[in-house]
Amino acid sequence: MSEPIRVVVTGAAGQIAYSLLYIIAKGDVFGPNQPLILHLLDIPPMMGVLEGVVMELADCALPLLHGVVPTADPAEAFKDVSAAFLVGAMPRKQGMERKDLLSANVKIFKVQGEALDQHAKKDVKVLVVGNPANTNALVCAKYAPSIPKENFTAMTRLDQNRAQAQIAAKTGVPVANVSNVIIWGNHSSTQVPDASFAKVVKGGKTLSASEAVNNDAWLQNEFIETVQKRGAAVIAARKMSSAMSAAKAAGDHMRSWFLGTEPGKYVSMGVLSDGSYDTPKDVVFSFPVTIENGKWQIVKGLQIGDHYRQLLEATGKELVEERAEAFAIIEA
Ligand SMILES: NC(=O)C1=CN([C@@H]2O[C@H](COP(=O)(O)OP(=O)(O)OC[C@H]3O[C@@H](n4cnc5c(N)ncnc54)[C@H](O)[C@@H]3O)[C@@H](O)[C@H]2O)C=CC1
Ligand SMILES: O=C([O-])CC(=O)C(=O)O
Repeated sequence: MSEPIRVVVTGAAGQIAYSLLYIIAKGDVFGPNQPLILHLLDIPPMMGVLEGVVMELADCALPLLHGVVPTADPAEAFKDVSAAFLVGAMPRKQGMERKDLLSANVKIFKVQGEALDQHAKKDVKVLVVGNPANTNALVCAKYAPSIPKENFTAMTRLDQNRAQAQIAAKTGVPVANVSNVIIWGNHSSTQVPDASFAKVVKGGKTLSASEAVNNDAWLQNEFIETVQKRGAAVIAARKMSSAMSAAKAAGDHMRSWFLGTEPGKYVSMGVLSDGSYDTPKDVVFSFPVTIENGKWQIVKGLQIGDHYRQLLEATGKELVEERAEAFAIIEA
């Protein structure tokens, strides 16, 4: 068994963390042979609640969990961590867009970028979940100049999982039979769920999503809209934002990053754009990526249809606007 790694979860007393901590601590993310020490960061008024979470983690009696460090101090939370799940931020309520959270949340990611810069391992892998996730990840990276920019990512895996589930339901196959659905752009209602390159295994044959669904109008309209608005639909029903599915997606994202993607398959992650597919550079844009030895690479050379090209442009424009707004708030 290897040495334990240190993993931080921020917003550790919150909803998403309540599901995520168990997923991490039981070995679903870093593998069944990787012990860990969990660092749990929240704000001072939540320390009592956090104490209860620590009790429950102990009561789970999980063999891989070698220690727990609950704290309200970012310096202690980020000390020597190899992986960071940045969940702690305000969630949206009904009627809000995720970017309405910019003014409340963006400063958190400046402070945490600085703390990561000073205290984390230089090869730390950072996943930003707190909304607006793409722009928060950009801010975090900017304030952690000693850590490579490619180590900062934003979560669009929940959108990918939602998209996969929609196609599985439509084609009557288990969700594991659907792969390579792409989420382009921002984790917002302008995101572009794209099934043009997706595969569906049905009746022993591998089909394109278009063949399997046999309804391109659905794939280009209703499917896209359902995934774009799924977060809002959950809020309308639950009166709180997605938590169990967000935790599962955060675990999936980090697991793919640490353990790699399967041959021929890709996943979507918000990463710093290099301008691929004519997207704006220097925003955190969700692309399809393959991952090997802990390094992601954008899948290149996909032929994007006109319908999707226009949508990519709109989501890129929104990210450029969010970037300007975020830095105006921070610098004010
Ligand atoms: N990228 C994605 O796909 C998704 C993102 N989200 C976002 O994740 C975030 C968290 O959601 P929930 O867990 O449901 O919210 P929650 O309100 O249940 O928990 C958030 C926790 O963060 C803590 N927190 C606030 N400021 C902090 C700081 N500076 N440092 C450390 N902790 C801090 C709060 O005290 C609270 O315990 C929200 O911004 C939400 O919009 C939610 C679902 C999916
Ligand atoms: O919609 C929200 O505000 C929470 C979220 O990011 C999601 O469920 O995808």
